[in-house]
Amino acid sequence: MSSARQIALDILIKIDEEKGYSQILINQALQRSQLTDLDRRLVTELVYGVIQRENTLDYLIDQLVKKKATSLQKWVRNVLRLGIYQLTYLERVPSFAAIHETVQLAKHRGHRGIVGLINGVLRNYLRKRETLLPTQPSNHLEKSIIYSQPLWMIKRYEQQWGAGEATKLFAAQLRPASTSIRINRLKMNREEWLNRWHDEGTGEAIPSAWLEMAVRLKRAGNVAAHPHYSKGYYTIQDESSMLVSLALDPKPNDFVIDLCAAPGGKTTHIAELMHNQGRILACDLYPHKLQLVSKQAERLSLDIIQPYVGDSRNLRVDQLADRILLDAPCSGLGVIQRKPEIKWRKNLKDIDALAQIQSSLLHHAVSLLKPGGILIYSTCTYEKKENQDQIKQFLIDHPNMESDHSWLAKLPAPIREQAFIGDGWLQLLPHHLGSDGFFIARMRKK
Ligand SMILES: C[S@@+](CC[C@H](N)C(=O)[O-])C[C@H]1O[C@@H](n2cnc3c(N)ncnc32)[C@H](O)[C@@H]1O
Repeated sequence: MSSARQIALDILIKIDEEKGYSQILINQALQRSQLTDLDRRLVTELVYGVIQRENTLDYLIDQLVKKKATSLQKWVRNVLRLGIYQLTYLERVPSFAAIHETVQLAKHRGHRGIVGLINGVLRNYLRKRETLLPTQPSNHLEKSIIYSQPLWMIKRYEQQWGAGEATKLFAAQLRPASTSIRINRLKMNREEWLNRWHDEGTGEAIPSAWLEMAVRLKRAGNVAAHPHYSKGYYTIQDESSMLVSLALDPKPNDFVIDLCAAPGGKTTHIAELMHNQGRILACDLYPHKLQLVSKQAERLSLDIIQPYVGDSRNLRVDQLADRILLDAPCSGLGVIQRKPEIKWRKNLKDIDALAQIQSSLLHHAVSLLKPGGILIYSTCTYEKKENQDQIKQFLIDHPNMESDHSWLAKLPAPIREQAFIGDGWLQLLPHHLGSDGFFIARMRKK
């Protein structure tokens, strides 16, 4: 049976070699494994931690081995990252255990020379570690080492958000993401659910301070495997993400189009807010992804969601929509805590390409909306080109659309106090309320 560290190493090598996704690979590996809850948490922490801290770890490795970290064999590099990560950030693991376990990993894969090298590097690190990192990062390069970010992101987001705000943002991205759920209030109210959860002693559940359907969970284990989940009592969803459907404010019997619906977190929330009355057209490019929406709808006992497979830019409808949600494909920088590899894979070219798709989706949305109808544009990023600049240009190009401020004044106080708020839009950064980074703009057709 593989140990937690072996599983973590296998996943890290797959991410490095095959450009796999951490969330998917961790879920697959944990489903196959027989690990205890504690060891499952260790796998998750090691994989996320090592990817998040990649720049810092490689900088340290570069100072300890003659070759640069990037020129080492990929598995050797990942064993060293894993070892140094444990020695630096996992206080509960004693140093001798971290070194011993890492050397064992190396023994499974490599010859004696490599094992000796890994052992030597880790022991050398223990001796020198106080002296290896810049203590007060003062320039972009040092910040990219300490906050483990690509240099271009440090420069770009300091320029966009100011150095103080950007530093808080980079620091927040290194912390583990919170786990939130949305109670399906068509089945049960939050109080009732909290009482059940506490009676069952499953884990710590804290009602959200700013959203009445949300609960934050701590140490709850695999919440998608809990019977409450299969019974449709809740959906795993971040609080910022819930805010999107609340901004849409759908009413029972509305006709709503969700232009980018899969996997369906927001579509199902919209259906719950409509009391499962009316009609929702849920569109997505990929049939396998739309199947997830149908599966979620069934689990939550929602039957007003109608799937449409295809490019939403070609969608034609026989009835104009009361409300449209465009939760657009985006660079995802606001969810780096959940998908840390985004940091190392996205670049400015991707952002430009995404901005074009977003712009054409927005343009088409107008033709599907009733006069007086509401359009919500949202992304899980904090890149201005995809957000504020996108909306500004859209309103210039579409004089029949106007920004709608009415929803901002009704937001709960903690959001209004923390988020950046502008002309009908809101930008939440991960450090504002400890949620994902999201941009939400509300517009109305004149
Ligand atoms: C940000 S995700 C949507 C998340 C979803 N709203 C939720 O809350 O679960 C964007 C989705 O847009 C889909 N997509 C991308 N381009 C599209 C297009 N041109 N037409 C329809 N769907 C598209 C992707 O397949 C992806 O599932």
